[in-house]
Amino acid sequence: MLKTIDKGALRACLGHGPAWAMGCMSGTSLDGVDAALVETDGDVITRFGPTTFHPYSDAERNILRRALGKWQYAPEVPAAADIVETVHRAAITELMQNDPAPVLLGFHGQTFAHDPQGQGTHQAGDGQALAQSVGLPVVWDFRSADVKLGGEGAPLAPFFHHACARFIKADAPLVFLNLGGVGNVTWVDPSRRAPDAAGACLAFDTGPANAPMDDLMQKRRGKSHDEGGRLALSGATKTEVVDLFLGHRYFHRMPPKSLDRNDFPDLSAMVEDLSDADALRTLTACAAAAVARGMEHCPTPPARVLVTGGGRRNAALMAELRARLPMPVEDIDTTGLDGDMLEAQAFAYLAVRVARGLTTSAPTTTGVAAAVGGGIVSIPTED
Ligand SMILES: Nc1ncnc2c1ncn2[C@@H]1O[C@H](COP(=O)(O)OP(=O)(O)OP(=O)(O)O)[C@@H](O)[C@H]1O
Ligand SMILES: CC(=O)N[C@H]1[C@@H]2OC[C@@H](O2)[C@@H](O)[C@@H]1O[C@H](C)C(=O)O
Repeated sequence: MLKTIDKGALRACLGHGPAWAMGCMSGTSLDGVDAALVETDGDVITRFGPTTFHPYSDAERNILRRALGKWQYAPEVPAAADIVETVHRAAITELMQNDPAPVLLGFHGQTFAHDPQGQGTHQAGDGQALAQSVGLPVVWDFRSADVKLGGEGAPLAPFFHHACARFIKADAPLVFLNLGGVGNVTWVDPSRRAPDAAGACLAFDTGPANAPMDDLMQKRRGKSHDEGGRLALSGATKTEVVDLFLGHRYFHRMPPKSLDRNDFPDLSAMVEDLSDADALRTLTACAAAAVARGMEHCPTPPARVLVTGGGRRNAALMAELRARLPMPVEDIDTTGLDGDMLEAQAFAYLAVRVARGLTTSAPTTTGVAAAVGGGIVSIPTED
């Protein structure tokens, strides 16, 4: 028997000081599962703990790809959700063998479909079953409550970015730029103490980032990505494609706003006639141009842009960004944060916020009507 407990009871279990939580994330690039430990009271990050990454095999990734864009009852989903849960269990079990021991797990699951103004948002993976199998309370389904209140349900990392800005003692507004399958930014004013205070954060998805490049590499070369951006670096940008891309209605919407992985289905056709290198370089320029366009929404110019996510390892993408942005664009690892693990850490941090009855999104991060705490909390039971 599994049961869902109320958040008040879990708060009592957690006590009042900082606690170690584990967070898990399977992102839109479908590369695998990140898991990481964070010690926090849901406000301040006190320490970062061990991390791990469990990749999906090629066969698993193919099954996951077939479930992209699918809703809960589609026939492609059960097998894909099973893979998501199995690989998460392996990552979680590995980290649970180390010290420190987490008291709580934040489980994002795998987004298969995201249509906040229409059918909702779908993250596969059953948090109740996971709680039972790993023997830890699990916070999951982070996005639905925000969507139900009229929000985008994404991005949710911004409150964690705000805490990271305080952790690295930033003293001026700065931007966190995540370059995963999709790109997203959080502008943070660290002088505002609470992340849900007016003027503390502005967040939104910038546009497609690595996903179109990965899809092209998969289709034309049978590879998961363009290592280091090397092939893109040898190509040339077709600027007409970038101009056409920037004409998409998404770029005329005011933030907050969010995207599904495959929301730009025409982009691959726009580079179809180009050589592999030129097509990749052009998709790289599109991703960077989308970020530059998004940066125009920042309330004040940020002192620096800290780049997180796998795209920071793509030299062509970093060069395109630096050519388009006037402020320093830095790999976030130079601050001591871990750019491969930020999203997993975010869901550890958010899990503690949920357990403590704190908010996880606000009108300036998702467009939700009022700041809201999302997430379902499930605990394992004896029987
Ligand atoms: N060494 C590398 N060279 C080039 N690109 C890389 C490298 N390492 C990772 N990437 C790119 O980063 C992607 C993975 O990034 P990341 O793990 O941040 O994405 P994600 O978390 O799955 O996506 P999202 O943030 O949209 O949910 C890969 O699919 C690849 O395109
Ligand atoms: C619906 C969904 O899963 N969105 C992801 C996706 O991947 C990047 C970007 O689009 C971001 O909005 C979000 O993930 C991060 C973890 C977030 O919620 O902050």
